[in-house]
Amino acid sequence: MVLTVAHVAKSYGSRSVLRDASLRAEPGQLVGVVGENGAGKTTLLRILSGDLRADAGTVRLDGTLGYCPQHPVLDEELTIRQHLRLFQIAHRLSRLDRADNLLQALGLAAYDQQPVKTLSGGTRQKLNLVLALMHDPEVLLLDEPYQGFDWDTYLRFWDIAHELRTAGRTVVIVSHLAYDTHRLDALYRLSDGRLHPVPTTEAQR
Ligand SMILES: Nc1ncnc2c1ncn2[C@@H]1O[C@H](COP(=O)(O)OP(=O)(O)OP(=O)(O)O)[C@@H](O)[C@H]1O
Repeated sequence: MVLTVAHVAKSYGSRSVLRDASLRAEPGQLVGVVGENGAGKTTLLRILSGDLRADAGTVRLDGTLGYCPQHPVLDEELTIRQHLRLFQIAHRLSRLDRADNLLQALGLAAYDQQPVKTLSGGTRQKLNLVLALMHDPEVLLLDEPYQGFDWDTYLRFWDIAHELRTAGRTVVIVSHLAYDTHRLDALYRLSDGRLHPVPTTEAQR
């Protein structure tokens, strides 16, 4: 088991967001977490990524991590290429082959030399995703990863997700939309601060 979340609780002041959230994910699994706006999905992913501390419960995550936050953390003045170079240094990558392949797959290559401030919302989100994937991490936490994507890019996203699955990576995808759940190995609905397993076949209906 590469990711184990047990009895996680989190409150913001008197507002209890997570009460008893538990989840398990294995290598080669695509796991979806759905829930209404404000259900606590981002809070959960921030806890899993180590960005936020839980009040109670345990998180065990083995392996390298790729985190695609809901809101891209990009430098407006830097180009796509400069972002890749920055993350190359941070991840100590000798090459950018994988990043370049991802740029191609998501149709970003043409914007390579453009500063982020000139990019559309969907294009920024694509860069956000490339930055999370470029070091080929073992565990991926993706918060609304296809937000703002056009249909073709949305389908490409799922191609990439399935490649990750085949390569034995563990992918957790958070979304407020519960469609295309047949593409997932497991699905949880976050409500009342708990993660309720949903049969993926049932969720298709
Ligand atoms: N830093 C914070 N301080 C106080 N309250 C917060 C903070 N972050 C989130 N909340 C509150 O916690 C609740 C859950 O927020 P969260 O962003 O985790 O939900 P979400 O399921 O990701 O929502 P969405 O689908 O709208 O992105 C919301 O009521 C939100 O207002």
